[in-house]
Amino acid sequence: MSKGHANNGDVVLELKGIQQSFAQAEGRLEVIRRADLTLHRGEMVALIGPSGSGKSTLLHITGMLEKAVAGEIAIAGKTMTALGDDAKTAARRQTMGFVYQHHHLLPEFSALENVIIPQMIAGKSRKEATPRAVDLLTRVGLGKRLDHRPGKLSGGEQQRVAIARALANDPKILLADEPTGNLDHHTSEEVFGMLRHLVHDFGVAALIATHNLEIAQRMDRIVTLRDGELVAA
Ligand SMILES: Nc1ncnc2c1ncn2[C@@H]1O[C@H](COP(=O)(O)OP(=O)(O)OP(=O)(O)O)[C@@H](O)[C@H]1O
Repeated sequence: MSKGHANNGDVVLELKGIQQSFAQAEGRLEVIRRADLTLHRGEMVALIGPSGSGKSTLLHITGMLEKAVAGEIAIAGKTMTALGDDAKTAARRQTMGFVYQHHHLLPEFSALENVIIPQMIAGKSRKEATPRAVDLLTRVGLGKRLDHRPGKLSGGEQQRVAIARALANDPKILLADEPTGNLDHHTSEEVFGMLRHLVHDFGVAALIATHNLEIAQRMDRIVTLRDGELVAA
């Protein structure tokens, strides 16, 4: 999706009035005072802000891995806030994919198995899961490395497997925390280019925290966490 073309039917995710604070010896640390965000289908949004501004915290809250002290999350118009933990886990598994700075691949399993396993956890048989895993790994340029274990792949290749894995269950939402943070400039460019293609091809809504402003500027939109507020950049 290009800038400004979204309509309400395309809304995949909404954050409304999110606040987060943590108890500390000297009182509460207010990390997020107000975050409102609407993500649309096929849209790639960069989340930037200084170190410690709350980017990872906001991604954890969005992924329902951490509970905010206030605010609402809605996925495709359905409010998640009141759901119990099991329902949140099910919603997360059905709708979200995650990419982190470190790949977190299973070291004892091949690239192919790393993309098959999340689909099996979601209920597919190995046979049903294999074609999508092969397709995703081929799309990220690893069609000839299916049987390699993570330790035999370069950092960029490992991150490409992590991207394929994040998309394994056909998520509506992709959350990424510094996906190119461990990579050199050239590899970052390559991995980001691949990620951008996939987000647009699959119509995923992506929220991507990054310190890399060059990469942020190539996304559809930038939002910044500044003094606890999420603002358009
Ligand atoms: N569970 C927690 N308990 C206490 N403080 C926390 C907790 N989680 C995060 N914080 C604090 O919240 C602030 C924001 O952290 P966060 O990791 O979200 O920032 P960030 O913008 O992602 O930083 P970076 O760019 O360095 O990764 C930090 O001061 C951090 O120490």
